Amino acid sequence: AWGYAADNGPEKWCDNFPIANGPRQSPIDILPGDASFDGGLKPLSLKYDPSTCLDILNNGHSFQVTFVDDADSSTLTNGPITGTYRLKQFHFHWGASDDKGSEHTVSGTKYPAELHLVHWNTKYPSFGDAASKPDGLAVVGVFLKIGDKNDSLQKLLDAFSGIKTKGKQTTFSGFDPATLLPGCLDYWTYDGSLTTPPLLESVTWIVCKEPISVSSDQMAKFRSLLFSAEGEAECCMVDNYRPPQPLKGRPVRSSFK
Ligand SMILES: NS(=O)(=O)c1ccc(O)c(NC(=O)NCCCCO)c1
Ligand SMILES: [Zn+2]
Repeated sequence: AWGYAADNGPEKWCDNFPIANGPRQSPIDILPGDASFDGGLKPLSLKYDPSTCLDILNNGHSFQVTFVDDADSSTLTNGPITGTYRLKQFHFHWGASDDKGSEHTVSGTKYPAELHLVHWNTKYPSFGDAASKPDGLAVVGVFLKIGDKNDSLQKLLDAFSGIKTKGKQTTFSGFDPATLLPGCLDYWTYDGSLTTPPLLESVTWIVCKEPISVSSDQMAKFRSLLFSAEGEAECCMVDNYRPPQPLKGRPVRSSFK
């Protein structure tokens, strides 16, 4: 099965997922000087209902917080998209040390981690169906930068004792994902893909320019999770990021000057 090690990591994914070398793969290195400001881009409308928060899970690739998505309770509208996209889950990617970990980079700069808020287009019946459509998904990416302790993030870290190994999940309720958003919602946007297998080219990426803070001690806590299941040889969950992929002529637009 795919992973992030030398024998099953990003350089090997094309063996089972040939779309890995496709025309709209993610992540990318964002070059602000090459992005074009688009005055037609609307501000993001992110409306989240904490009561739709369901559980927190170690899926063997990251940890994710999953939401009830059978109604328009937690949605993304406006921004670069048309229609209504429902929040399905959010998760993170991070490094073995504070000098790497994000999937998108900015002029080659790697952040220690990156948050992905995953939404699906309600013109389709489900997330799974939407994931196979070119306009099916919209993922909001937020960079994490070393600084002050992040109290909202701490609520997630405090739940880690129940999800240390692959496949473990615990109930997790009342969390408001809006508390993980930066104050300024300026963004870059481009057409891309899932950054993990099956690497489907169905994502409108919306990457926030402003990072949120995380302390170095909090980053160390991320690294206490395991890729491995209970009873298996322990393998720390670190470096679960795909490196930037070729832009292949895609335009990157900015919502800001
Ligand atoms: N990083 S991403 O582009 O925001 C992203 C958003 C939603 C996703 O569904 C995936 N990938 C995925 O689900 N792969 C199937 C097995 C995962 C573990 O169950 C990646
Ligand atoms: Zn992701």
